[in-house]
Amino acid sequence: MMYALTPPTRLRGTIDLPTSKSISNRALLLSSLAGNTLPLSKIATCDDTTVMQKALQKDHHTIDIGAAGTAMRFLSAYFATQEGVWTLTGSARMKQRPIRLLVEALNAIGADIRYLEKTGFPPLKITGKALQGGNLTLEGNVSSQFISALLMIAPTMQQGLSLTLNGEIISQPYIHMTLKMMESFGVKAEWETQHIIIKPQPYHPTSFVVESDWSAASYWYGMAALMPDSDMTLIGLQKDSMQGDSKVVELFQLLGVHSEFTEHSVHIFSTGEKITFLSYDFVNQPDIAQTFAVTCCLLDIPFRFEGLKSLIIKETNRIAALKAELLKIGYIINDPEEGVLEWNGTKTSFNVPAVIETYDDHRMAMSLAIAALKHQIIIAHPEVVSKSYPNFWKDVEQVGFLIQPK
Ligand SMILES: O=C(O)C1=C[C@@H](OP(=O)(O)O)[C@@H](O)[C@H](O)C1
Ligand SMILES: C=C(OP(=O)(O)O)C(=O)O
Repeated sequence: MMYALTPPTRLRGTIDLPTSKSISNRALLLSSLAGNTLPLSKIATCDDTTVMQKALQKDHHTIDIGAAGTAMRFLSAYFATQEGVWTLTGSARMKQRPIRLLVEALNAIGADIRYLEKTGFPPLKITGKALQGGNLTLEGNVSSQFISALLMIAPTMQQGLSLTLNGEIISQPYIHMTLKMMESFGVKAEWETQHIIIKPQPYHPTSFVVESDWSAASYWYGMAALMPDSDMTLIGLQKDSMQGDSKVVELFQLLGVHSEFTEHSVHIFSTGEKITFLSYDFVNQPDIAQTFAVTCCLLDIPFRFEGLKSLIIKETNRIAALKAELLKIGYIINDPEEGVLEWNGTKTSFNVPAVIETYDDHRMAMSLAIAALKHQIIIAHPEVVSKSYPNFWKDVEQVGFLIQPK
């Protein structure tokens, strides 16, 4: 399927955002470890949380987590502690996303995990049992999901966990999110610079309410930055959020979008006042880098983005995908070194309508949709948004776009 997008002349509307899949998948796992006796509210309804919910029912021993990185990593640790033999598999892309560091770490503290195909990658055969725990050292620069996975099972292990992180620790807000949510479920941790200690202790059931998703909010901010007369309300966002991607408020202020918080929503509108160059290190907010690359090009704001090394191993190689798709609408962006993306303002001619490929990556579809405000584009495989935001296109229509399926 393909969607041809025709923009409205101004953006107006109230968007009922999806809730965060990151928070949801942690809440589901933690609630399960706490005995599932109290209800969770506002669990996100999307592909990544559906697979997590199904897996935690434990009524199948072969589990296909599709494209959900959180589910793959968190469940590898979880099933290592659950009696039985489990197979964890996923999409073709998931079989290319690394998991070696996590598997080696779990095996070092007593787990029995083997590779069923390629060494270092899913699918995994996990023989679950009670784990010893103890001391572990892990590189912090591949995926914070490995760290979150180990932390969540840590209090259930006989010796708990004393985790030393080597080198740079990427995506740190997600580790804080994990520890903060563990605290809500009654578990205390100590984190000092490169060292996290969790003693053996019980999880306590709690009723937990999931926040709306700041990563999803970024696409609406991008659109507001592009349309001078925009005025939108995004429901369910909190200013004081545990999501690192709430950084969009500050960053989009630089691109001419002002945010005003009410108790249960944020009202965003264009100010027209923007900077002329954006330099930012996305190491703590990798999921919003695509939104900013697309928005800056469309606003004619050259940029230098750093901290993007992890983008290569996400749903697709996001660096390559961004370069290819932005070129289709005339923007020549470069990656002069690993983890860096730059645009110096160079443009070239292109054919319209441009057909934008989405590479099985929800964020390619949603970030490039912003480009429809300036260029004639068609989005290929728009259904990929179901990974985190199944209602995205309904919301796009709601703010005034015309969507024609092709
Ligand atoms: O823990 C999480 O919920 C996530 C951590 C990040 O991954 P990395 O730690 O691999 O960067 C992020 O990109 C992903 O969307 C969700
Ligand atoms: C990278 C992402 O997800 P995951 O790693 O959980 O598949 C994402 O949603 O951008």
